[in-house]
Parts: sequence; C-alpha cells; structure tokens
Amino acid sequence: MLEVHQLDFAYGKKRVLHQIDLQAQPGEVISLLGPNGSGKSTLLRNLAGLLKPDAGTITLRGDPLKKLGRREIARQLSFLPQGQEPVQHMNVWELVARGRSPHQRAGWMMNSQDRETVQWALDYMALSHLAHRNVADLSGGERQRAWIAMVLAQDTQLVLLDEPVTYLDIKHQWDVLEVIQDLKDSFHKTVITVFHDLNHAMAVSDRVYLLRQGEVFAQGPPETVITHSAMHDAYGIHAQVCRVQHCCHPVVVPAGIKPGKCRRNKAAG
Ligand SMILES: Nc1ncnc2c1ncn2[C@@H]1O[C@H](COP(=O)(O)OP(=O)(O)OP(=O)(O)O)[C@@H](O)[C@H]1O
Repeated sequence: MLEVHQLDFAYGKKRVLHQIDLQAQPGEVISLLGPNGSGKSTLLRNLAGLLKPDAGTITLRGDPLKKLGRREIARQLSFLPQGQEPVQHMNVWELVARGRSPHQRAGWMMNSQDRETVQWALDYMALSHLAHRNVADLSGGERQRAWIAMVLAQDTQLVLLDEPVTYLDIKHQWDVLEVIQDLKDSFHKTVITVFHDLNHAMAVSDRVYLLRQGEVFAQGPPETVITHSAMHDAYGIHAQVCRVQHCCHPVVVPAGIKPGKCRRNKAAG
C-alpha cells in the first residue's frame, strides 16, 4: 500500500527526519509515537505529499508519490492535520462535503452518491444534529469530529491522522479509536495515525513506529515496542507496562521521571 525507503527531510538546514523506512499494508493500523519534536507530524506531512523529502522514496500502491498530481493523491489518501485551518462562513455539512471534491470534475455538482457519502460521514461521527451549525461556532471537540467526518467523506484507501483525539473528551476519544478500528475491520482501510497517549496506540495499532530525534528508534507490534526500557530511552520516563484484568491489551502507567518514586505514597506518608 505505502512504502517509505530511506527518507531524509530537513527544514532548511535543520535535519528533522533521517533514513526513515516504513511499510504499511492494506488493512493495517500503524501508530507514529515519539516525544514532542521527534518528527511525527513532519513524517505524516511527507507521506501526504505536502512536504518533499530531500532523499529517499515514498511509493503509494507502487507509484512514486512525487509523480502523482494533487488530485490523484487526494483520491488515494486523506489527511487530518494537527490543528486545522480556521474556516469561516461554512457549516458542518459544507465542510464535510469538501471531502468529496477530489472525486468531482471541475464545475461538476455533487451527485446523489456524494450526498449519501456526506450524510453517512455525518451520521458515523454522530454530527447530523450539527449539520447546519457554523463550523466556527463549534466546540473544539465538535470541530475535531467535523474534520474527521470530512476525512471519512473523502473515502480513500489510506487515511493519515495527526493526533485525531486531541480536544476530545474520554468518550469521544474512544469513539474515534473505534472509528479507526472499524475503518480497518469493516472497510479494510490502512490508517497511519499519530498518538501521544500510548494506551490509545496499544488499543488500536497493529504496529507502531517509535521515533526519537527524527529516526525510527523501534518498530513492531505495540506490546514489543512499548516497553519500560523504550519509554525510558525515548521519553526519559519510568513507566510500568502492566496487564490488567478485563483489559484486552497491556496498559502503560507512568511512574514518574525518577525510578522508585511514588508521589501519592510520599504525600500520604
Ligand atoms: N515549518 C517548520 N520550520 C522549521 N522547523 C520546523 C517546522 N515545523 C516543525 N519544525 C521542527 O521540526 C521538528 C519536528 O517537528 P514535528 O512537528 O514533526 O514533531 P512532532 O513529533 O510532530 O512534535 P509534537 O509531538 O510536538 O507535535 C521540531 O524540532 C520542530 O521545531
């Protein structure tokens, strides 16, 4: 589906990504993890074709990404950026409908299938009741869900999400995690997503890529990558990775910056 080989990227003289190799198979959920500034968003923007690598290759279904035009890329992949552009004078339905534009010829009106897809995306994100509300008047979480609905309306085989659960309350965070799982299970889509919460990555990923200072520090199934020692080496924290009864995946419990400290016990004692 998507293959990245030895990708380097710099902003001017500032090298940000170095020798990145990444493969995503059809129907796979991949999470990009790593500390602030490790290059996750920059990598995703390279994968979306919004930034051009200085070296290395990105191929999408066997075609070099750099040879594809913007419209062709937008038919094959959708991208939810971190912190979306502000939109004025547009309601939720109109925003979500923007997801259909790569599928339309210039000057062509939306057809009934486009309208059905927009309505499906609104229903799927439980936003139908807000369809006529101005996007600028939504709460941060509602706005985030509207943008995710736009990405879904684009209906691409590859979905790139940069911190999709930011701004969402715990219920809506898990709703979005279920959407990601469903995109894979029901629609066989490939999802590459950035998470900060390692438990979110544990819950939905087939594989994770842990970045550190612009390089892939580790990659593989989440249980093999998200370990006590990797958390220490990549993030500089001590964290326990525990099995919890009734929980179907391990959970990460940060234990502090220094080993052996338990702040709550200290306060109580
Ligand atoms: N437009 C830019 N020009 C110059 N440097 C940039 C630019 N965008 C990002 N950077 C730098 O590139 C590095 C990687 O940034 P990036 O946003 O990819 O990291 P990240 O892992 O997504 O971080 P975060 O978790 O904080 O979102 C950082 O040092 C950042 O300051």
